[in-house]
Amino acid sequence: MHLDTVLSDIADVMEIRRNAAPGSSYVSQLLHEGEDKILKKVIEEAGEILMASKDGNKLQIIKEIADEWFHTMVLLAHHGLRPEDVLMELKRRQNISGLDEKAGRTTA
Ligand SMILES: N=c1c2ncn([C@@H]3O[C@H](COP(=O)(O)OP(=O)(O)OP(=O)(O)O)[C@@H](O)[C@H]3O)c2ncn1[C@@H]1O[C@H](COP(=O)(O)O)[C@@H](O)[C@H]1O
Repeated sequence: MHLDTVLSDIADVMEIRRNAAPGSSYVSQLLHEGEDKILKKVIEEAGEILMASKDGNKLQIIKEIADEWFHTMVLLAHHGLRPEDVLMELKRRQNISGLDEKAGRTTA
């Protein structure tokens, strides 16, 4: 597996898991449990990232961010979205300064 295909390869597995029996794997279990359970995991992992960062534990920071990326990918799968959709949004933003973008925002 090449690093540049890791996210799409995992997303491909998630699509297969969607049609598998609920208890047959962690991803199929989460997808069957539904949005509230997936969102709970996303929030839980954010707290674990915070603790790893405050501890200054670099290995733990990497592991917790991997857990968060993974669970946000399950959320994308729940909505029929793909990591490529997020990568395209980041690509679109690539040459736009965050400060310029913010200054150009119109108030609703
Ligand atoms: N990348 C991951 C991945 N990262 C983390 N996890 C699982 O995410 C779970 C969450 O960790 P927690 O410590 O919060 O687990 P927990 O306390 O048991 O969770 P809860 O019971 O509280 O919900 C653990 O069971 C981890 O094993 C992952 N499970 C799967 N993947 C990928 O998804 C693919 C499909 O997985 P399965 O559907 O399980 O085969 C795998 O081949 C991997 O590529």
